[in-house]
Amino acid sequence: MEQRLLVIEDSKPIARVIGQIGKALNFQVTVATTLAQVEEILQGDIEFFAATIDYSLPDATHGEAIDCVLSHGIPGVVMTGKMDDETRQDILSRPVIDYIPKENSQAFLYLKRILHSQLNNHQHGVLVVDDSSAARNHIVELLKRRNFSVYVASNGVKALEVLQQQGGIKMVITDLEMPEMDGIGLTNELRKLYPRDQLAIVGISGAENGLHSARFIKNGADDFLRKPFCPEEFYCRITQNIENLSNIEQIKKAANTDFLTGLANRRSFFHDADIRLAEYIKHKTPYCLAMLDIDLFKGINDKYGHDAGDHVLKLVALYMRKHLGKGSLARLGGEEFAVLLTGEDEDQLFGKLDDFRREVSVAQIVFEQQHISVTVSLGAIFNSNQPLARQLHLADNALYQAKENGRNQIATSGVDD
Ligand SMILES: Nc1nc2c(ncn2[C@@H]2O[C@H](COP(=O)(O)OP(=O)(O)OP(=O)(O)O)[C@@H](O)[C@H]2O)c(=O)[nH]1
Repeated sequence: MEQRLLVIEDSKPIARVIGQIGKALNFQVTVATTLAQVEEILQGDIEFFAATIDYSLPDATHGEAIDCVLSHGIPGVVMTGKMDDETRQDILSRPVIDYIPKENSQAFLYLKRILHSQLNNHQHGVLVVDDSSAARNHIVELLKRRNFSVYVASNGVKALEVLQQQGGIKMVITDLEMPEMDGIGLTNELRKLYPRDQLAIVGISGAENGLHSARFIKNGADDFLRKPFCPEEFYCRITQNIENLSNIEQIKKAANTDFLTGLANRRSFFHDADIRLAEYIKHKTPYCLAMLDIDLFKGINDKYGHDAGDHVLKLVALYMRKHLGKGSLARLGGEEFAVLLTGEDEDQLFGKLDDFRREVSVAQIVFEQQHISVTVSLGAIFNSNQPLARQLHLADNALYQAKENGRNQIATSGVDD
């Protein structure tokens, strides 16, 4: 569902830029140029996900619009042309998401980052570990303003318990001095269990000793904050660390995915299939491994063009998802695909492969007004105890046999174990 963004801004060009940012993030945008308009809009029953609030409006020169928006329970980002200390203090005395000085174009890029993370932060769990409930509550309040899913623990031992029970925790913010297990001990334990690309750790300490930051980082923490910290620094560091994790996740996904079809690539299939195969063999789960190949695909490229060939590859992947979607599916390269699939028994598994083959053979593929027919051949092996590489070799031999026998069919390999 489209979320709504309220843009409060009296400068039309700036309102337009913010509006475009909102639309790029799929927000439905409503613009107000005065406090009076804001009050009128908020009297209605429209629900806003967030608002961007110009600090100074013609009829509200001292941030009165901020109070109006917050009093309706709408999270707000303040945009301000003034950046003196008094204005900053005035803004930060209210529980806003953030404030952004409208100094240059960076301000709008930063706003986009803030709104994007505000939409997505609920997916990121953050565990706050501190024995002082006041310090803990302060951090929890700051994180909740940014929509994070927040968990708490009062020492290292309890933190480890929470992490075991709750999935989705991406970051631990831990104080140094705590009973039972302190922040350094906790960081140490966490790094034995969670690598840096899965969990970020931020150490916090109010102690004067400047060596604590280095101690935290040498023990595996990613960052450090000295108490008392200002909200700006806190948010910058938290956002940066969460963004780092998200970037690593995206890189990993790209490295494991075939860009054209969105299926797993060769590397990812080998890794995943190896693990699954061991489980199937151990538990005697009925399964099959199949290699499949589009028939005479070179001819499709030659006759209809490379783009048409790409379209066919994507459609074959789509039919694989439809019929074989519960298994591991991959494009191994070119027009060659692989499937590792579990089922009730050999007959049922063969039936699934054959339903897929048949649907491809009757599909009406249209690309730029050209009608394309395509078939696939498969080589399959069932319930083998052989290692993955050997099974792939046998399935490939069977595939060769299917081609030799006239294509558009499945050939099966005998189990040689
Ligand atoms: N459009 C497109 N073509 C590709 C891609 N990757 C490989 N190909 C083409 O796939 C074709 C594979 O052809 P061949 O290996 O000769 O096999 P075939 O024509 O399918 O014949 P058989 O396998 O014997 O049925 C080659 O023409 C490659 O250029 C791709 O990503 N997109």
